[in-house]
Amino acid sequence: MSTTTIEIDNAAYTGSISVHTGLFIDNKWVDPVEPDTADVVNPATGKKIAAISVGSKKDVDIAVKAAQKAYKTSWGHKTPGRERGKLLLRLADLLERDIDAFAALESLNAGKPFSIAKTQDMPGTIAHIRYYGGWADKVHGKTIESSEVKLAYTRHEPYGVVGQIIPWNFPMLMLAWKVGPALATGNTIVMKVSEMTPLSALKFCELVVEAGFPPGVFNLVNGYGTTVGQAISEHMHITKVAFTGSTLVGRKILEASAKTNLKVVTLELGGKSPTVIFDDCNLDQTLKWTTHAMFANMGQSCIAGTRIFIQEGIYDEFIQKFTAIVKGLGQATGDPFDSNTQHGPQVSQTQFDRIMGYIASGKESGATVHIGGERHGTEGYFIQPTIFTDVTPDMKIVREEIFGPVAAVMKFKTEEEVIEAANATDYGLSAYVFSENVGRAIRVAHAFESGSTFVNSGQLVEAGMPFGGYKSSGVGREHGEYALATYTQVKAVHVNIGLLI
Ligand SMILES: NC(=O)C1=CN([C@@H]2O[C@H](COP(=O)(O)OP(=O)(O)OC[C@H]3O[C@@H](n4cnc5c(N)ncnc54)[C@H](O)[C@@H]3O)[C@@H](O)[C@H]2O)C=CC1
Ligand code: BAL
Repeated sequence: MSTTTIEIDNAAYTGSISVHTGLFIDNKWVDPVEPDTADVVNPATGKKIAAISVGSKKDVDIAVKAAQKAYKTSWGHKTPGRERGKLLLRLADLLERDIDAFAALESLNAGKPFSIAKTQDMPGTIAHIRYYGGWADKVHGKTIESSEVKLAYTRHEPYGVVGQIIPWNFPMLMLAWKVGPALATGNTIVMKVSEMTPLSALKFCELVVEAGFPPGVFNLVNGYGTTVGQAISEHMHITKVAFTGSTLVGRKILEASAKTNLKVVTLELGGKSPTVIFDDCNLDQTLKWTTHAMFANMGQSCIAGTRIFIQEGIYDEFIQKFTAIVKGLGQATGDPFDSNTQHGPQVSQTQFDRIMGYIASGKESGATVHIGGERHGTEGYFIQPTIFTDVTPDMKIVREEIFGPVAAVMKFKTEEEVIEAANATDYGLSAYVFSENVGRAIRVAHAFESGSTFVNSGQLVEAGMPFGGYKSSGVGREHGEYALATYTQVKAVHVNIGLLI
């Protein structure tokens, strides 16, 4: 049950942050049954920050037992929604109190520019927890019209113990997206965060205790996907799993459900989102939003607008100005704690290698590197913001999710042609359209085969609006009232009030 103390000393954040490195089960810090650790690395330097405990199937079993007990004795139907809501609101307040420390951990561990972690990731996290705190006492069923001799109604009941497996690109945001609706609706949680970015989630566990959540309501079992992740997916007493990550692993989780207890699975997976820019757009705004849609979080976003379609009349001017902006982003690449930094490192050596592999593939297949295309600096996992032109639909860089700062730009003539090209992908998570012609913008937004469409903006995700994918981008929806439905099951209650036999 160790702790590590992380010292940070720079203009953006100065202080020491202590983080427990064990597993968090039943509101206690414990060692794994079979002690093992994984190194956590600073992606800006490639150097080790800390070692954390990693668990196994045995620890998942222990956590599930704690979560089951909590569900039956102190949460679920035992704690009214208004009490659950109060705890979530208190949790949000505590996150707000500690916002700087959380932003610093996100920055150090995930490579996010500190200023962005503090003004975007953490406020989004807090807003999400607060939003679901507000929902906790508003989840209810319906009275159904039946007959004079029957009272018929439905209850929206929690599943019990839910498993949650989340990735590294937005460690705290992804945690909030999962925790908020699950706890608001009365479920208890066994969570696994990415082994690469566990620090902020470990810190979060301290606030779970401080806010007053009963033991066993939230449990964190860190570890690898093939051990802890798989054990969660296969567990017979976990009745729902929510996952964010690759389509490959999403399929494995569905398969594990099919082979075990048919647990409900919601999946938030990959994307290859189109950005469609018409001649009649507001050029200045479109340039800024397109840059945001494409390069936010170093391109490590499932809704990144990576296939950029520009109408022929504006193509040359757009490319020239877009290149200048992306050049500026390249110049603002560096130490995530530097206040001038807008673009940090990729999260890991593995992701760095994968993205550089895609860049090599683009070059080999005949695309032109318009700007970027190389690593930035000599240490850490930095990649220059990159634009490819002269691309064709069959190229890997146009078809596959790169999950890095690599855009593929194409020219189009007509609305019909671009809708077909935009939808020519197995993915369907998000899409962007830019036009000052409202009719056209809305027509195209409706024609996109995607779970979200943004008209004249970048990645403006919010807690109240549903988030999820068409096609291979996922199953189910997070956010808003829609997420509540994925964390509750409906019970029909038939009460005989007079029918005699
Ligand atoms: N939709 C999204 O937001 C994300 C998409 N991705 C995509 O996935 C690609 C690969 O990134 P990875 O980190 O390898 O993604 P991944 O899908 O392997 O990892 C996501 C989470 O799943 C866990 N996991 C891995 N194997 C598992 C298994 N067999 N059973 C249960 N859980 C498992 C991981 O430990 C992590 O917590 C990225 O390049 C990107 O294309 C990655 C992260 C987030
Ligand atoms: N995967 C959730 C949010 C994002 O990647 O943009």
